[in-house]
Amino acid sequence: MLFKGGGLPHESLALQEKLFGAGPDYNFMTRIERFKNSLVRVQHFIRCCARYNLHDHADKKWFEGVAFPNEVSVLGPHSGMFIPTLKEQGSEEQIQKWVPQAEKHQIMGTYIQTELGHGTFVRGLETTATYDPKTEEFILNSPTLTSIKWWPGGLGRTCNFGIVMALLYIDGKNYGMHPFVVQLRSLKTHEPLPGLTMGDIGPKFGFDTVDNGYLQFNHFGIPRENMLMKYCQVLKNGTYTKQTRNPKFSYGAMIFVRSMVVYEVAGQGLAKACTIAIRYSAIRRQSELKKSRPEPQILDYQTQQYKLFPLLALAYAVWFTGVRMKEIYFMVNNEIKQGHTERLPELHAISSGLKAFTTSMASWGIERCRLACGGHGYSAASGLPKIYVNATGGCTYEGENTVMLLQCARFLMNIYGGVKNGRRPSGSVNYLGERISSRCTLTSEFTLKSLADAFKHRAARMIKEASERLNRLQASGNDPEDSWNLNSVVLTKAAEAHCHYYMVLVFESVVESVEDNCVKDILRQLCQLLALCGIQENSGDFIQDGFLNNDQLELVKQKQLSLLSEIRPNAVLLVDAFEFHDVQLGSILGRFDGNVYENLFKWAKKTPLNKPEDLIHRLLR
Ligand SMILES: CCCCC/C=C\C/C=C\C/C=C\C/C=C\C/C=C\CCCCC(=O)SCCNC(=O)CCNC(=O)[C@H](O)C(C)(C)COP(=O)(O)OP(=O)(O)OC[C@H]1O[C@@H](n2cnc3c(N)ncnc32)[C@H](O)[C@@H]1OP(=O)(O)O
Ligand SMILES: Cc1cc2nc3c(=O)[nH]c(=O)nc-3n(C[C@H](O)[C@H](O)[C@H](O)COP(=O)(O)OP(=O)(O)OC[C@H]3O[C@@H](n4cnc5c(N)ncnc54)[C@H](O)[C@@H]3O)c2cc1C
Repeated sequence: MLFKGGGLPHESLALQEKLFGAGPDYNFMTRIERFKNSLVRVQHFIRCCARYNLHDHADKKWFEGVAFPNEVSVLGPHSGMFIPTLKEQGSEEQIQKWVPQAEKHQIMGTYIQTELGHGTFVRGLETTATYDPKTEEFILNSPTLTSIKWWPGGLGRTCNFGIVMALLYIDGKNYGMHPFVVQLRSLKTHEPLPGLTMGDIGPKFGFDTVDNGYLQFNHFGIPRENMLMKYCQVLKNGTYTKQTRNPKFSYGAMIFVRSMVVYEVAGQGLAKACTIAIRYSAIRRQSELKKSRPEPQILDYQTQQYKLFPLLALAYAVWFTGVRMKEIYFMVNNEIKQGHTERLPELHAISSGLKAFTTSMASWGIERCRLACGGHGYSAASGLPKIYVNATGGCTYEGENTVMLLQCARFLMNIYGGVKNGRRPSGSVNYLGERISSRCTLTSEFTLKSLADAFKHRAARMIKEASERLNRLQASGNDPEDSWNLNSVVLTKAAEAHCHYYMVLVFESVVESVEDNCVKDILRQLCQLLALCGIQENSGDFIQDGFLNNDQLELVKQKQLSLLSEIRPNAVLLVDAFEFHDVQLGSILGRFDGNVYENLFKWAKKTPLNKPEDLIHRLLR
């Protein structure tokens, strides 16, 4: 069981639920129907949680994968952001008050941070929470048009609670961004409470099943006890106290979701797209390879393998990296809870970097899978459009990807600067303290160690050069901020190189840990292909300083091509190993039984445009 861990029993339970397995086809619904259908599923999911005693987050996740295939429901922000923020930032009393209600879904919440005018620049947010010691209330207000909260999932119609990020003001002094628990709607009528103007922000690229919303505060009072007070408190008389704390603790919810997105969004999305494209390529026959011979499966064309097998390797790599990212998150978060905050900057950097790197790669990879399916890939029946719009949202939400790469680069520059001053780095950046060999050890054997070393060399060189370029820009008279901006393209590339190395290293370590020799050999081939494609696609980075020469690049190309043939016999098995049920794929092309054409025909006949009583029919008659 390379992948599933304890998931299967919960998936089977979920699949037994008629409402999840069958029902109306998503592709034939309007946006409102999609939203309503998702709400029906949410309610059924909640009933199932009670019936099957599902309390654990991980167990619920397996269930959700079947209940809400390739879409985010309003439960996403509730269980992924609202509850974790309550738990991480609330005092014991506050946790006791709200978490049980939230876990039983008696209240539904979301995370309300982004505004019309600012998403990225959190310090630029304008919503205010002004403490009034007379009434012992915080008065929430949206002072400008741009301060209207915009985007939070579930805010439009569903949620009756939210955690609002707002600037805390006491006696005219700004204490910065703090989280507040706010009741938004009446628990009886579900109407917005007086003082709040709220609704849905309208149709989007995807996310039809979520009511992303807006919220304007008009001097709206909430009790003093509603500021989350684990790390800082406002006393009745307006005294502000805080434990010795990193002010970035209030950004904790973002780190959590970024850490989860690598596996949940990028890893799952790309693995599903590869499953569909590779299964379909084994069913689809087209053209001639040899005269008068049967048409071959399109998967036998080398060009098709060249499109898909690197993506398959990438899907495995992102999956493994996502699992590792979760482990790191929980490990460092536990350290932080015990007061050891030393690794917070590294956690922030690696979760930001990997979230950006993997969602960008997955988004690009899913689109390539679609193209590899020819005409039928363009049909909604392929399931790929839905997977794509869901996954590509991950490039923007929870920190826009370029911005996240720059956060990662900022940490790398700090570490590299420290190394220059004699400090020893550790964890994911320990290689920056090593002497990096300038001689490439790659031979035609392409050991995983030598491949990982090549990526290490590239990352270390690009980080060094980015740092030196930054210093040069400053030395030539630019201020630090302008120097940063003038260097920012180079910095994002250095961050990508760091994440790329990290991913290759994780894949290598998984291969080394596998005991079954047969599985190990197959995974080694995939890992080699991942690394070789990475070298070829970024060959400039590897030859720029003479690390790799032309002869070696030729070897890289030869090995890449020979790996395609070696992987071909196992390709379908390798996607079957992800063990996605048809319900989770939502694709006729990717059906497990391979019965594609018959089902495409059935599906087309059901499309609403074919209904005889349709207005179009009358207009055309
Ligand atoms: C096995 C069990 C598994 C259980 C899993 C269960 C559940 C999971 C459920 C869900 C999750 C999974 C998947 C999700 C699926 C679907 C998602 C559904 C819906 C989508 C939700 C989307 C929600 C949102 O988008 S919320 C809004 C998010 N907004 C952002 O991300 C804004 C981005 N901007 C920022 O983060 C920052 O403002 C900034 C860009 C970093 C600001 O930069 P700057 O101004 O430079 O920074 P600042 O001055 O504030 O900081 C200086 C200093 O601090 C460091 N820093 C910055 N941020 C952090 C941080 N977060 N932590 C630590 N340190 C930080 C920064 O680097 C600087 O450091 P230094 O000075 O250089 O040392
Ligand atoms: C599907 C979806 C769900 C969401 N859910 C929620 C939610 O539940 N709660 C919530 O609060 N928010 C939510 N958001 C909002 C989301 O978090 C923000 O949209 C996101 O953080 C990006 O911020 P922005 O929109 O301000 O982008 P912008 O910052 O305006 O980005 C536009 C461009 O400017 C560039 N840019 C901006 N700043 C810099 C910089 N410093 N350096 C270089 N380039 C820069 C970016 O790279 C990008 O190319 C959601 C968004 C989406 C799409």
